Amino acid sequence: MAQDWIKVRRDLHQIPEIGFQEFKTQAYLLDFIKSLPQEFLTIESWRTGLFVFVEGRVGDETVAYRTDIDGLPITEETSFDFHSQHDGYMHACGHDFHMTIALGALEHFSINQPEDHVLFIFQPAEEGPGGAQPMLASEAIKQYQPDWIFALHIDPKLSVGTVSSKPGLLFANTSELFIDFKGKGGHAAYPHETKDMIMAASTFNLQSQQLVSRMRDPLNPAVVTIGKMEAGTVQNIIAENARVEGTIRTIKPETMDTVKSGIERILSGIETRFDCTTSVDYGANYYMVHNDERFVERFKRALNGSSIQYKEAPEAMTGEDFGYFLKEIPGFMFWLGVDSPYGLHNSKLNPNEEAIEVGIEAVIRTIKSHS
Ligand SMILES: CC(=O)N[C@@H](CCC[C@H](N)C(=O)O)C(=O)O
Repeated sequence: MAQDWIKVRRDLHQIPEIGFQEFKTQAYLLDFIKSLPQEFLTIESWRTGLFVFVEGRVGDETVAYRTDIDGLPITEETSFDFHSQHDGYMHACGHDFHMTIALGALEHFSINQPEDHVLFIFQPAEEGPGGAQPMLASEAIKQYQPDWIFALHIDPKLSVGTVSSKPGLLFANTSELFIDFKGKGGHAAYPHETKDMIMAASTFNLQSQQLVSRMRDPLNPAVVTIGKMEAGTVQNIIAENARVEGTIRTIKPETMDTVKSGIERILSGIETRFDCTTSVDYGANYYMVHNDERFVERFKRALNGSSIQYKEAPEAMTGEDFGYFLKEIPGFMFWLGVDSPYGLHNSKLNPNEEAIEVGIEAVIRTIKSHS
């Protein structure tokens, strides 16, 4: 059964959906999986995700392989003839690749029964609000009890044919950040009668950068990024409301609490200075991706005899809720080189499709590997 994996990736690329709205994606995956030989498969839907269990011949252990399935609220700016059909949404983080690779490995094991049991996890909402934690808490996953788990993420900066990983910390702890400012709007010509929330939010944005540069130990990395700001209605009215949205990244879990207290101290100062109110919501928080050395070694051994190159990866300030799986189940995550001139979360992301076959081979080899 020779599938056209590029077609599968392009089909999925056209239907990006955000977290827990992945209805068309789930339907596409289900149709595809039901077209495979069913002898060894058990398929279970979980919200907009799926668990697919492949019964092993011996079944001494169960290995889980996880892919994320959601897209991002980004307007695509590629010239692909298979560009997103969902205006304002795009697979700009490679989850179309991740899903296609999972389907490729699943197809292989639906035909060639694996020695061990394999659980394929199609997880919604990686970009937010986070699908890993509720999936882990579900009754569905408890019946499968994976002994170890792994996942991949595309890397635009790495060449095709190369994968990378490292023992220990791979990705940071993350927290989303949403802040609403409420003051008093009014006529642009009478600023003294108003509480200007554009000034309040701008002051917060500048001061939040000093949290990293002046209030944190330089040897203990952190990032505070404000990615979105909304305020005001028209050019000659002073804004009554403002909202900023961002993300916090830290290497140590406890530094997250320090940064959050710093944000709250800044906000309390802003309330006094601008005579306004603020409210902060930390949205989704992701636990760091911490790889188990034993499984990184196993991965490297699994690639022996293939043409796939392994490189040691640096730590990254990206986040991934796969970290929650690794907190409970030993395993690892790796980067797959896709050599795109544009990076992750970029509206022109253009991963090289030759990497799909590399990813499928790496995943199949890893599942077949022995400790
Ligand atoms: C690999 C990657 O790009 N992951 C995302 C995860 C987002 C987490 C959450 N929504 C946040 O923004 O904190 C990333 O932005 O690193």
